[in-house]
Amino acid sequence: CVLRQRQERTPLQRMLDQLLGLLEKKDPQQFFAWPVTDNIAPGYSSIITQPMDFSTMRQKIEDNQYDNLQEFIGDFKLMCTNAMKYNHAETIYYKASKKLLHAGTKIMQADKLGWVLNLIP
Ligand SMILES: COc1ccc(OC)c(-c2cc(C(C)=O)n3cccnc23)c1
Repeated sequence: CVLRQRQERTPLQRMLDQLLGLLEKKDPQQFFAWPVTDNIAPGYSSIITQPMDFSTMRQKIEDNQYDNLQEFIGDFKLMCTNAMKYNHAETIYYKASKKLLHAGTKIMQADKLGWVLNLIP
């Protein structure tokens, strides 16, 4: 068998990994941990054209698909806005996504990112 060469992780990958861990902690019910399926959310795939969730974001980090922090933040916001589009305002999912978006934006604000950016040599 061909041993998969263990890819060296770039500083950006290590930084995004840290950020993802912080964001996932803001979703204790794990509503955003995995892709939303049509079985648990009727008609989801016809309403949400660009689904996103934390597991997909993690895979994209592993596959080095983020070229910068802005692309990562874009997927995080997409994940949250999808939930606000599909779910009505009074649902637990809408409320959880709004809370997650605020908490995540605060974590990723440039001024607060000093410590994370220091990880990049
Ligand atoms: C009730 O337990 C779970 C477990 C996993 C979920 O999504 C991965 C969800 C879930 C997550 C969502 C979202 C994020 O819109 N959702 C919408 C409607 C119905 N269920 C969900 C709920």
